[in-house]
Amino acid sequence: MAAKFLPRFWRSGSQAELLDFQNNNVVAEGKLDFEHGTLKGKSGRYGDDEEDVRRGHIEDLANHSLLNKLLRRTLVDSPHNVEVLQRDPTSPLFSVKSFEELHLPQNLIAQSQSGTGKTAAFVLAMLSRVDANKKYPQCICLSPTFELALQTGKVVEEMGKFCAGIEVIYALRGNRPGKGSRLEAQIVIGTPGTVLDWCFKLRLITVENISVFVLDEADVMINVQGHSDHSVRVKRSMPKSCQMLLFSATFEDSVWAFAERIVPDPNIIKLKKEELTLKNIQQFYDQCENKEQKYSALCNLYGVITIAQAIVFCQTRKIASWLSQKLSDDGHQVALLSGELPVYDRADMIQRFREGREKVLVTTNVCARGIDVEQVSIVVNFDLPVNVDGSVDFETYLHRIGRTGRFGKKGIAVSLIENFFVYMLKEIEDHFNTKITKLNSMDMDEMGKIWK
Ligand SMILES: Nc1ncnc2c1ncn2[C@@H]1O[C@H](COP(=O)(O)OP(=O)(O)OP(=O)(O)O)[C@@H](O)[C@H]1O
Repeated sequence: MAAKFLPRFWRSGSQAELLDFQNNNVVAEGKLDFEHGTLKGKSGRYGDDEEDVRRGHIEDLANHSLLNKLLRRTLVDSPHNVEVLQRDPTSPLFSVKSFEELHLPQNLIAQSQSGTGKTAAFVLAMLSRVDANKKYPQCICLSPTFELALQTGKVVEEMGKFCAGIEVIYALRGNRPGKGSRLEAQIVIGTPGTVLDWCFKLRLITVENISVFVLDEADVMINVQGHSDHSVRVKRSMPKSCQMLLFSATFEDSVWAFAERIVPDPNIIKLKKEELTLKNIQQFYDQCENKEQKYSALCNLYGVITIAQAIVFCQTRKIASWLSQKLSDDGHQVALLSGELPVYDRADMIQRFREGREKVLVTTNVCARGIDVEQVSIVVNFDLPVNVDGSVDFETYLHRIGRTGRFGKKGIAVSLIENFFVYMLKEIEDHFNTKITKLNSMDMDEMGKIWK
């Protein structure tokens, strides 16, 4: 019998249900064995013959014992939905089926919504251009943060397993090769300042040998003064034939114009503003009197948000540290990640969060971009992101909410907002032509409904 079952949702910790999605019935429920990827369940509601099928399917899951696969399936409506979207050329998740269709060797400035797989696109381009027999750096990818560089490097390592002889090295603070050493890795991933040092101060990288240069989160790399100087200096020394790839979910107009100036004959993939927000991320706000009321609202949300994993964004390190301390004092389990932590502690914290050992991460904009943790089902803006002049930082808002709803999964973004700043929500709605729905976090029934 060909029955189809899939794990339905992640209730708390390791609880899961197995759903017969043809008949919309729960056929088994139980505890997920993290190590083997199996569901140690109570018996289901079906008769004996289906019992066998169910067992068969659970064994099948065990054969694919990657926890990630289970998580991916539990967080989307159905994996089938994503497959359908991947075949739809109008969907941001559209995937081509052949290498030729990827047009890998072109210069490109590309914009695509958060969580739609930009990393795989530029990693493939780098891997396709490397000559594995030549043992020196041939591709450089610049990332704005230490954490993002590590994450991208892991993608290169994973995808690179299929290309014998290709290695990656991390040009990051604290990872300095010894004096006189020669780099054999062909792909260098790092932050701009360190890559610059490796190119011009330490002469570890011969810039003339670089055939692909990637700027991930290109808009912030161009916009942040130091980053842009470093990136432009590295780029200037590269051969004319070097392929340039600039990727981001957001490009302000001025940044876009600059990008077009520095990339020769670029192919351009540009989105309209109203295409930037994803339908799979529902946006809400709760209006509060003051910081204390925002804190109460967050505590009420907390009961809901620990179901999966959550990121809470604050505007400053000071507020993030106050908030995480207050939550801990009140008995909640939260982790703090802000720029004042040493980079290796930050990387360690992201790893704990990625592995599900931390459920709620309180952080600043240091985590707003690129970080990909697929189990994140809710993002909370404890403060809305603002520029130094106090205006709304639309780009950061978009990147922050994009930490949930990765690759077609469902996500929720809640902004807690003091009365005086409610006008900012209207600005965000107008800017992205999107809807941010009011909710009342004091009403647990309403919250429960939203979650479902
Ligand atoms: N073709 C694919 N099929 C299934 N999953 C994919 C595919 N391509 C990428 N993914 C997954 O989608 C998730 C998001 O990808 P990625 O981090 O590259 O997004 P992004 O577009 O760079 O997002 P951001 O703008 O937030 O940096 C990752 O977990 C990745 O493994």
